[in-house]
Amino acid sequence: MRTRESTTPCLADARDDGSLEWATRMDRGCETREHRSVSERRDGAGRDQGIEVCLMSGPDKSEEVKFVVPLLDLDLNKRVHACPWKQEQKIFLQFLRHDLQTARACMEFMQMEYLEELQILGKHMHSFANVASGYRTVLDENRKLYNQVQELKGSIRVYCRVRPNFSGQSSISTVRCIEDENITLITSGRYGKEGHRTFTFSKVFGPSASQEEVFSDTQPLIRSVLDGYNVCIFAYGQTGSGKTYTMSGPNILDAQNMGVNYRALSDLFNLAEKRKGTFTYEISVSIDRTHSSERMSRGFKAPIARSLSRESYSLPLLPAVNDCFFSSAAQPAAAIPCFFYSSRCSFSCYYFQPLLLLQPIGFLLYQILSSLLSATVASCLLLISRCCPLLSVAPLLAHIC
Ligand SMILES: Nc1ncnc2c1ncn2[C@@H]1O[C@H](COP(=O)(O)OP(=O)(O)OP(=O)(O)O)[C@@H](O)[C@H]1O
Repeated sequence: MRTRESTTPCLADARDDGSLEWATRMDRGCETREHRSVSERRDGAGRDQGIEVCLMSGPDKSEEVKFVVPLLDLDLNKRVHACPWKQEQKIFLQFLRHDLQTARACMEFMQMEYLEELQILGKHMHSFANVASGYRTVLDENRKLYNQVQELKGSIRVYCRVRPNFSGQSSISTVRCIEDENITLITSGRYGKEGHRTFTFSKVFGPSASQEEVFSDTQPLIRSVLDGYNVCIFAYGQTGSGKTYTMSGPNILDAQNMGVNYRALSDLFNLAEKRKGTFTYEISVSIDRTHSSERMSRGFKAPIARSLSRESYSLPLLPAVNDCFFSSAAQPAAAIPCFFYSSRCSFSCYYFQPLLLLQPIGFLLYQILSSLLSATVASCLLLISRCCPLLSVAPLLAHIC
């Protein structure tokens, strides 16, 4: 309003000079300046409100305000004394600057912390690497000791398993007594007299022995496969003596009655999985079908393969799969009998009828075994050997004799 009042005399003077046009132009100029002033004031009020909002959050930044105020540029404030809101803006700017400095200091601190933690992590990694190499050494020693124990216990083991009587079968048994390692059989002596004969094995399993018990004794030797040993396992016995049951299990399989083959497979795969970080194993399975003379078994000569061709055999019909690589125990579950190869080592399982052993193994072994088995059809032998190729039976014979 004051501006308007101050401009009115000028207009009057202009009118007095008679220059109406000039007066009109001046009038318009004044109006424009007045509008500009009003809008500047409005802007100023807006900024004031903004600064008030900023200052309202001041109490929680009291420390910062104390720090900022001495830094105010007083010269600038003098120059802008006509616009007090600019001083407020200056404070606001100082706040921002201080925040920026704090953030930068925080960043530097975090960076230092990060570097320190990185160094600690490096030290931990180093000690982990040391522990890992120590673990590997201990593992190697452990494996050596384990295998030494197995050797001391005997690399060749022969187990005898007596199956239970079938329902409806006579309860008269030729087995007189079973002890831990001995089995005493009733034999027919001279002049019709009853005689006894005792045989000693690594262990004798009675009719009540579970599949788990039989496997637990063979397991340590089978595990040697993964440490570079060759392992061969075979079941020997007359028809119906329980070879298939011991090696595979009954027709309807469940976890409880699975035989040595299935258990050995899953044990080997489990162990290979556990040692995954330390060793890499390649496991392959090859199956040799010895039914109907369709193919020869690995390691056998043609005549023997022919002698296996008896239709009456209940050997499982197996797909002709050879040297297939498997990554889990489930895949070769149906592939029995089978050979396992781990690197250059193998684990072989075979079943034999006594007669079939005549040619590959020799008459001597047949006589020894059949003298036992002729007394009873209800027991089979489980022969397990380490570092012994299937047909080098000399150590087996020595053991049995
Ligand atoms: N320990 C056992 N417990 C229960 N049943 C058994 C046991 N051993 C064998 N059997 C049963 O006896 C029968 C004959 O066993 P199995 O088929 O294993 O004999 P085998 O020696 O393999 O005979 P073959 O040489 O004719 O094939 C099967 O019905 C099997 O389930």
